[in-house]
Amino acid sequence: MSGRTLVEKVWDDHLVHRADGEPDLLYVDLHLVHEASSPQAFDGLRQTGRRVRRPDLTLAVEDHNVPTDSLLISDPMGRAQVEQLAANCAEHGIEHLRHGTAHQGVVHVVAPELGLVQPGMTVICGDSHTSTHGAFGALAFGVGTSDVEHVLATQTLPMRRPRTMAVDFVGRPSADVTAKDLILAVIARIGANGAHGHALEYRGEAVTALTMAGRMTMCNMSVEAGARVGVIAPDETTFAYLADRPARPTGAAWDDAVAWWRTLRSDPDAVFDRTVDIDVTALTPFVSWGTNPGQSVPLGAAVPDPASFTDPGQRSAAERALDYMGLVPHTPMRDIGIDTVFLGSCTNGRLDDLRAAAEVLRDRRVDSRVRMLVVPGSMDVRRRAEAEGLHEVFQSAGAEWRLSGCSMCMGMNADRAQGSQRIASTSNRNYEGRQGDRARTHLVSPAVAAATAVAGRLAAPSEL
Ligand SMILES: CC(C)[C@H](C(=O)O)[C@@H](O)C(=O)O
Ligand code: SF4
Repeated sequence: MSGRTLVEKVWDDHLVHRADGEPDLLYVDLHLVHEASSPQAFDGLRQTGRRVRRPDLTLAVEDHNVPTDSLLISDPMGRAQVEQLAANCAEHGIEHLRHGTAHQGVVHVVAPELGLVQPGMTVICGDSHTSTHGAFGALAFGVGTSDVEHVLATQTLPMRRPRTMAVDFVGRPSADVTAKDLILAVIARIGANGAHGHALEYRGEAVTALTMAGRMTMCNMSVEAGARVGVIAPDETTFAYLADRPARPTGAAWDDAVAWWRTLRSDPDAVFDRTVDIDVTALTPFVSWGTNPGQSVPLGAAVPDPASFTDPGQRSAAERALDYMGLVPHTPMRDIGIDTVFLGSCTNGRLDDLRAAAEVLRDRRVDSRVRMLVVPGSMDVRRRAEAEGLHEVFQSAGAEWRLSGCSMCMGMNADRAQGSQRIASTSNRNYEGRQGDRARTHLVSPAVAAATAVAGRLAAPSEL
């Protein structure tokens, strides 16, 4: 028998029930909840007279609807969702991090920073970017609202085992290539649906060299390649990140945990259903030009000509995307003017991301035609950034320093783009209407976002 992949190991460890022709039933170690995907799940519990099985393994956070410039939600629908979450958590005894309190933030930023996400766990949330937590070697899935109800009621989830796909990064990238560029390059290569039905495992020197923030950026966007899961084997970087987090195991339990975590890697003879090699030695910063994250190119390239796609589906998708984006084929990406820059989200709203952007903005000014929003991924990130003086760098450059939340990542709150504004955004989705009704999104790394804010057009720090 051949060895097992990391995903298979964690899966097998959580198997509660298996029967032919049925999905496996998995035990859930951590259930994250937010206001946008949980109301019907709690309603379902009420209608059937059931309680939350393990409130102690459940954490709720307000993030999608909260404003980032005040504590008052002006939109009645958004306010109702947030109040409903508060009532549901009070009724079921679930810990709930409220807007404006010390540990609030985007759910996928908050849970890891509290140390709640650990290697070898199963983590579920009614949110597609739950894949983020695979950065710790956890098996983390986004699920729909009916599955949220199932997990609330039983702490288990029926799941079909995904196929496995290894993404092997070959070589060392140059210093200006970040985790965001690596993952955009992967998605551009395999397509926005290229990993459908698979769990991704990212491997290679370029991955082990990443900080936990970079690994989370990478795993976060697994879902943008069509995979619900993306994992990275835990290592010394993972253990060091967890070592001083509030929810970590302590004393002898820490030593035991680390000894077990070290076994959580794909066996050398494990067989993946698919393997993709990505040579990173020649990579440069990536930006998106279209309306799905796979429609991305190096910043030094030009807007592609739809005629260059041999696949008819890709060609018509490119035509539609260029029409929506208001772009003309062969325009150099660097010539595309930008009027809004959004630095934040569960993809790139962590302290490392803010540091990278601040380094570029120090002693520089945001172009007068550009509005830049800096939205820390959590209040904890905000506090730490302020302790380092990063907020002063952003503010003296002319950027807005905000409270934490999903913000402009997904126009579900007051931070929405107006009309067909063009945004350089460190978030993960560039769908039509994502950041505002007709908003045009270009996905970028934090460093490119900051350089773009200064230049007023898509730019890399090396050009300033
Ligand atoms: C609203 C929520 C369910 C959604 C998700 O599933 O990811 C959102 O967070 C997103 O990023 O599109
Ligand atoms: S920051 Fe964006 S991607 Fe992340 S959970 Fe919020 S809306 Fe979804």
